[in-house]
Amino acid sequence: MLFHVRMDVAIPPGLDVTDRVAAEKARALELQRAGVWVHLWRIVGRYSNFSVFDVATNDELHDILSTLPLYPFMKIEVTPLATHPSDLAAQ
Ligand SMILES: O=C(O)CC1=CCC(=O)O1
Repeated sequence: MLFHVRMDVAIPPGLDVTDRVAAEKARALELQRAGVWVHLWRIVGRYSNFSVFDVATNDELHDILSTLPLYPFMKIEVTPLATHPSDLAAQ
């Protein structure tokens, strides 16, 4: 199941999150290498990203997102994706 996910990060001013950001990157790379986090794009001009996740269940996605190191500082919006009948790949 594919999910479009928008993550907006807001770090409280003055908080040192250097280690957390490094841990977030390590986890993101791990999930990308596992084929779970299939797209990761920066939203221009924002501390935000658009991502696509490929997971088996809603619960799996929730577990992944809620254990990200930056999760306490994120606003997350999830959109489930379905196949579009005019998608070339679906012909
Ligand atoms: O910078 C972000 O958008 C938050 C984030 C997700 C994966 C990562 O390495 O940083």
